[in-house]
Amino acid sequence: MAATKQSAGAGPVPFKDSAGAVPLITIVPGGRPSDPKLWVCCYQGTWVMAPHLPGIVSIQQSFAPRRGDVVLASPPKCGTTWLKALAFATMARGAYPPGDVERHPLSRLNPHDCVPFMEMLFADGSGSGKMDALPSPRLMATHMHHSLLPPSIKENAGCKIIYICREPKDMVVSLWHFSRRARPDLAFSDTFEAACEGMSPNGPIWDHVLGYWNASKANPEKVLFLNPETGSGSLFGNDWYFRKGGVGDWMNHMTPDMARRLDAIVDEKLRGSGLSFA
Ligand SMILES: Nc1ncnc2c1ncn2[C@@H]1O[C@H](COP(=O)(O)OS(=O)(=O)O)[C@@H](OP(=O)(O)O)[C@H]1O
Repeated sequence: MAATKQSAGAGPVPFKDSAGAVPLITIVPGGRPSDPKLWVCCYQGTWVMAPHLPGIVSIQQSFAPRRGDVVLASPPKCGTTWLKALAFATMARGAYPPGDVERHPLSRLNPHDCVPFMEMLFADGSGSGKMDALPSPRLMATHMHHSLLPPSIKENAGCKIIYICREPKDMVVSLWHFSRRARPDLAFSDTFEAACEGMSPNGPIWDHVLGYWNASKANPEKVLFLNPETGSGSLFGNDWYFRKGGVGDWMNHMTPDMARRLDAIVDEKLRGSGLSFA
């Protein structure tokens, strides 16, 4: 697989990492993190987390949606954990009534353990079997771009998608805090520069958002695009997923020039779509 770098201004250009396929999750000077779960690679024009790639390919080849399936879709660091908890509590309401706090799975489990990422479920080739074993209605999640979803998902009217995204500047700040768990020396400017070039996990962020936005406009019965203002098998520790969840934290990390630059990129990419984070 050839690695390419997605430029915000121009089309894809060759990525110059000598090893080719696995540039860094956050483009850290001084080399890639030793932990491969932190690598990302380019796949079909999107940046995917390296551990997710086998699962994505497997989903594209073999996922069989059912009527009643609900897929929670999001870019990373945009409220996935919150939406998983909310959707799980809603869909499991019969088995676990809200008053039964002690017995409720969310009392002891991370939402990521209650609602699997499809990419992880399918990673070892056993995903189809695991999904088939689940009773309907099934609830699952994905960070995949809409363009990566197989036609089986896109064309099955009974399989619904709920999408959540977030102000891109807050997403970038959240991503930096998350990445610093693995690389405490990571400079914010590295995460920022990479994101401006589209190189965030599951980036470019604007393509991710636009894919689901356009799908929602074309078929609102199938794709529920939550109002951006709503936005606030796990690979990482529980406390990596809960920080502030605030809106506007970017002001504590970006200079006005940085904010204007990312705003301009996002505005240009979303122009004409009817979607805005302003
Ligand atoms: N329950 C709840 N309520 C409000 N906000 C919450 C909640 N759970 C997670 N968060 C905040 O969401 C940010 C993490 O995003 P994700 O959950 O999408 O992360 S991940 O993609 O699943 O890794 C991260 O945002 P930041 O605080 O800005 O870093 C989390 O704090």
